[in-house]
Amino acid sequence: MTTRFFVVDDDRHYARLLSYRIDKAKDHEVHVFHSGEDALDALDRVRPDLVLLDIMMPGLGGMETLRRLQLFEPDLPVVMISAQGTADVAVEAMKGGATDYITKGQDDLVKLDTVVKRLKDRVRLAREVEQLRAEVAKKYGMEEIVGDSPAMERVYQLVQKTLRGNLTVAVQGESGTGKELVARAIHFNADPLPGKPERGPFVVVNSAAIPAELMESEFFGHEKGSFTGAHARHIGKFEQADGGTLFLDEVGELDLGLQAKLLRALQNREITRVGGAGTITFECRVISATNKDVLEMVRKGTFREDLYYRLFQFPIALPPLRARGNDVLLLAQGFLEDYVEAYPRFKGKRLSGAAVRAILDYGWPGNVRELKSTVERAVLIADGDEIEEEDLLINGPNAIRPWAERAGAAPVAAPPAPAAPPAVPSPAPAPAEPAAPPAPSGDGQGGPGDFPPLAGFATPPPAEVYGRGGAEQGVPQAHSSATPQDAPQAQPGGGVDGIAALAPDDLIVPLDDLKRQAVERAFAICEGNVERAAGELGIGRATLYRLLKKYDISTE
Ligand SMILES: Nc1ncnc2c1ncn2[C@@H]1O[C@H](COP(=O)(O)OP(=O)(O)OP(=O)(O)O)[C@@H](O)[C@H]1O
Repeated sequence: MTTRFFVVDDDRHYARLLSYRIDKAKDHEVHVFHSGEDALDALDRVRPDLVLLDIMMPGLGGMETLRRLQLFEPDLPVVMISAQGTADVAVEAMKGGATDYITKGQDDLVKLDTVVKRLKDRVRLAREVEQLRAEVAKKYGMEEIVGDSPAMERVYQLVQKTLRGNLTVAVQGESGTGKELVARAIHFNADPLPGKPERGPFVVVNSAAIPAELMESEFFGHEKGSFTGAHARHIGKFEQADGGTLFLDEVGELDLGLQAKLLRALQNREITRVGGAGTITFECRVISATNKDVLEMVRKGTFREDLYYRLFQFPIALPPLRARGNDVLLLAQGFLEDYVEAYPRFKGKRLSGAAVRAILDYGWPGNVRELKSTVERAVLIADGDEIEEEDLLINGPNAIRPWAERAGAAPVAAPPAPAAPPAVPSPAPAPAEPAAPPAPSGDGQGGPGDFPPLAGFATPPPAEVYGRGGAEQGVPQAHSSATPQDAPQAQPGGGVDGIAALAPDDLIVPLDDLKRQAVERAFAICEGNVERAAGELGIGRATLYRLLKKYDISTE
């Protein structure tokens, strides 16, 4: 790694002395200037990593040159060089932002070596951080969002338009459609906010994952001793996100009290820490995400209308995967390639023609998240280089389906034709939900089945929900191949499948009981690993957190 030095001193003899000393190291490149003006002019052509700057120079002088260098690059290390007797000025310069100083004649070259060594480490670290930042930005840039269907093109256009200003963006879409990915893309593509030299961090706050009583402190922070357990000052997410983006995930989960406080914060662009007296201003982008019909919540009085308008200044509706046409294949291929790149021992694995057809025909109730898990799992399952349809585990008796579906929650598992009786004894959709949209996992918790029609994306007809093939024939398809053999088998310990299968024929098991047990069981089997349990249940992590909270299941 080459370190580039600027030596700026009108004393040509001393400038040469310094440059010889520095130039001894092979990885150093030295540029010598005899005035501040010349050094500043050179910034257009070459960018220094470290500057040695004489204080007493005719013309601009060292102090003014320092000030202008800092305007150019605030973190640029600048070491001031002072003549004997001007050490006080050097100390002043340090107060003005210089990194260190060397006094001419007093073991100056020895000190120079020490300072250079230390600052080189700092430069190396700064470069590494910059490189990492660039990698992260690339990872979450637009190019990470796969898909060129018309539905996604519309999303990209909207995302680009959000970048023109700083309105509050609300990303709506079913679980696993990529809402967080879109939020990150907005963040990493946006320019720094006015008045901020660079982009601040992307800070996530998940309203479903944090207990209501801790939520206020999570948002706004708290002062030490403000409540039992507040042992130290805590900086809230709003403050953490200063200059960057605050991503409010699952915003439909906020309780009404907090909604009022959030509204106030967003309106006034200031917050007060819990237990704090003064207000603190913040400046950040705010992006929220939800898979709930927030407008319906407004109608029911569970979501404040004024907050709705504040958050939904710029809504972006993410289409479900089943509405993205051939994107599903692009994504599947992309996930396969990523996985093989990460685990080269799987080099050569490819999707068979039948697997491709199955991927196209399936309804993907868990959206992109489900597709990703399916492809990665299939890579492991496939014995040969060809990944076969059976390896996907999306159709047939071994299909891994969302728990609600396996447990027979209507309308997912129930095949329509009388010849193929429902996989579980539950005879019909629960009466309380007769008009529920025929979505894949209508759990009443904002999962895929609960998502309302989004502007620009018509709710697909019932058959389309589970399989495009079915849509053509007018019957639900992808799982309608279920036969009695497909019915979940009772498990000795009573499992997700067992819950439904053990119920007597004439007993309707309340959906909520099934859900509670399914969540408890998945959580226990996965030994508290939320990511894994959510994956197994076919729901998002946030949804699982919400269910754990709802059913009061201990996560200890
Ligand atoms: N268009 C896409 N291209 C590539 N990967 C995607 C795309 N959409 C989603 N993903 C991937 O799918 C997974 C789920 O995405 P993400 O977490 O953004 O969804 P979400 O809608 O925020 O889910 P939830 O509502 O459950 O929080 C992630 O691994 C993400 O990288």
